[in-house]
Amino acid sequence: MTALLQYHSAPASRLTSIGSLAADCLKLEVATYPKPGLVSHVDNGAHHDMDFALLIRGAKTLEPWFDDLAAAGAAGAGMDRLRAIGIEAERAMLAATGGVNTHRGAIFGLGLLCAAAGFRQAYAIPLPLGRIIAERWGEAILSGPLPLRSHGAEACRRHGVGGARLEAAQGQPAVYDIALPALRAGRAATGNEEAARVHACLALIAAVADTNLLHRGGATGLAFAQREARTFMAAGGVGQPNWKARAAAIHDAFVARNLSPGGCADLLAMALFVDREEA
Ligand SMILES: CC(C)(COP(=O)(O)OP(=O)(O)OC[C@H]1O[C@@H](n2cnc3c(N)ncnc32)[C@H](O)[C@@H]1O)[C@@H](O)C(=O)NCCC(=O)NCCS
Ligand SMILES: Nc1ncnc2c1ncn2[C@@H]1O[C@H](COP(=O)(O)OP(=O)(O)OP(=O)(O)O)[C@@H](O)[C@H]1O
Repeated sequence: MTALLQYHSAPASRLTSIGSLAADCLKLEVATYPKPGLVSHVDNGAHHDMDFALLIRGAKTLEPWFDDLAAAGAAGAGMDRLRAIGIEAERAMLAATGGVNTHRGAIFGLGLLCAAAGFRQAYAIPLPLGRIIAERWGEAILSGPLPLRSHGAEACRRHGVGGARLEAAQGQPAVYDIALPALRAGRAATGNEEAARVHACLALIAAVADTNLLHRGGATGLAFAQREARTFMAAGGVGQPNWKARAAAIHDAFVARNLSPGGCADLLAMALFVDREEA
């Protein structure tokens, strides 16, 4: 519990490097409840191979890799170099978690934001990080190697959606157009940081074609998840008096259907990073 409180109250001054900010954003995402189907400090959601401690371990392991990505961005690296660091980071994550994929999507999305933050600091370019990603690496992201067997690539092929790659190549629109406004609206409505993160998470689920949901539940699973999240948001999100009980009921419904929006969890952590880094 003490460790958890630390994540709720981490002052901006403690966040000394881009890597430590990125790792802290991953920890804050996990320390958020109720997030439908996802792992948190309260329970493991629809996951049988991960818990809060494992996700925190994964996040800590990644901190130096996020710093490497920021340094590579600052040194003007192209996508090939970033991809090589990302693949090494995935290996380090799997070694630290006993082979469990705790952060594959986050290494990619947050890693690109770290590289963009390094580039922006080095060249004092006052552009949003998402635009830097799209302009510097967008084409190479889309034309890069596609894994034949990954869950995300399979869901993209089968359902005709773009997944993590298209989001990144387009400059992370779900982060800028959905999650950040929702984070700020949730703060304004409640003055509570954890509630604001829940608000942003549900706003993301309502709007994003999350390939984790497609992989686990197909088109029906994605439609169910989006309907539940849209109903919650239409009723006021965390602005409604009984928001926590309603979000917990949605969480239970996701767990009962084995649904988990891991991509939206990554996008929430990315929004927290942009919220601090561009402030
Ligand atoms: C592109 C990645 C995410 C692989 O994705 P792939 O489509 O093969 O599917 P996979 O199932 O492995 O992971 C997809 C992950 O994307 C996330 N995600 C799912 N849907 C979405 C979405 N709509 N938007 C954003 N992220 C999403 C989830 O976290 C999911 O776990 C990445 O792991 C990769 O290619 N890594 C190689 C290293 C690299 O390029 N690194 C870049 C520098 S940091
Ligand atoms: N709090 C969280 N809880 C669960 N998943 C998360 C969380 N935060 C981020 N994620 C993302 O979700 C992904 C894991 O999702 P999931 O276990 O559904 O995918 P998978 O490993 O591709 O498939 P499966 O476990 O269904 O075989 C992680 O790689 C990570 O990117």
